[in-house]
Amino acid sequence: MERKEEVGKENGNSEEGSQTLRDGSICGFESLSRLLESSLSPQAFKEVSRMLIGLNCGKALEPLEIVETAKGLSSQHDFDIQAFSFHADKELLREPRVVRVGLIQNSIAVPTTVPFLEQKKAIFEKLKPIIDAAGASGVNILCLQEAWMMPFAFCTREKRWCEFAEPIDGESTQYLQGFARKYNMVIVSPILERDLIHGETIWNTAVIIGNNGNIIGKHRKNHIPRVGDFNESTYYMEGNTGHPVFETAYGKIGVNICYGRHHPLNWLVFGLNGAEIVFNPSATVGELSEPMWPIEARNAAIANSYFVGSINRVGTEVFPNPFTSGDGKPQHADFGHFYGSSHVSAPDASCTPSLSRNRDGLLISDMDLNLCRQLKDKWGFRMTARYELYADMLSRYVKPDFEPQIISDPLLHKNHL
Ligand SMILES: NC(=O)NCCC(=O)O
Repeated sequence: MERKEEVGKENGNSEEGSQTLRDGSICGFESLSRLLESSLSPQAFKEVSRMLIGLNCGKALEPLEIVETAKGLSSQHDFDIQAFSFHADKELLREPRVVRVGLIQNSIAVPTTVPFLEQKKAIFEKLKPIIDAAGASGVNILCLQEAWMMPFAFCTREKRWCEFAEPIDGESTQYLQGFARKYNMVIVSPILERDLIHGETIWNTAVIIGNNGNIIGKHRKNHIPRVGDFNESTYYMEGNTGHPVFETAYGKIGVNICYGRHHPLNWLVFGLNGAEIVFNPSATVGELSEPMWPIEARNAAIANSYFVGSINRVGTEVFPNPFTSGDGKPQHADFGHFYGSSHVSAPDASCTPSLSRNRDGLLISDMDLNLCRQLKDKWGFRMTARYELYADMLSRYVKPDFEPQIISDPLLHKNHL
């Protein structure tokens, strides 16, 4: 398929067996799925796919026809485009509730050294054809990546990047409101927020734009990383918006921003509030989190009987000044490679193949939301959850006098002569 003949240097990852190239591909392929498809016989690929990405209603996930306009935009602007359809079983008392969801991943558009305004404008322009492709494809709900309107500069700890922060109704929201109106589309827009009412406080926030271009609400990132180069706590605090679920024209949605995906309770509470789709707009790099990436989202979709849309940035963003993060590594000027690989996970444990690891992309998925209740009825996770046990445990755990429930082997404390 699209294997690159030129095998470049490895991506600074010295682990034995790593074939990840400097260009962000996997052994010259854009994604694991494409590597496998090209390397295996059709029968073996089918079997491997069944085990790796599961079956939806007993069948391999169905690809969706991509409209010519969207195909044209993807080849003209060089972005990956893939489309799939998640079915649910036919019900006798309910009509199917099919919603078309789009996820966009992208690299920044110009180097981080150019003036901020130009950087922002270039990202806006870069996204336009991808959003247009989503609109031409009839996408109902579109989600962009974490802090899509800026480079992910939080590794640097330099405060000048705060200039990118905008109020909820700032220029990034206004830009997307036009697309929301034009395409009758709900848009989830994760931005760096500046809260003008509360002393110019900065937050990592997802703005929910309704299909009429109105602002439905916002959610602020609950869990802030303090790992590796993710020095985000230098810029903003833990969110204060709880776990809102937004009832939109197309379904009930929640947003679990990036690092929140490592916290099962965060996923849980969006589910308890009734989410049918939870988006996970992210910015994360291969060396840190790639083995976790496909597992956590999929597990959340299964455990909470909802769909998860996972989105990650693409590419390597190099900053003007080198930095360190107190982890013993030599100073460096980039985070590493943001590995894209956006995908959708369903409550029945099926999931789409991932978008490209090294190119911009649009992933379109039809989801019959009836699947959520069907999986609740089948597995009964809500009914068997025993929340009262955990409510009791947690309420004791958060108290200073908490004592863990440990029963020691009495022989451990006997003196052996
Ligand atoms: N943006 C962000 O929260 N990244 C943290 C790294 C990770 O969770 O993989």
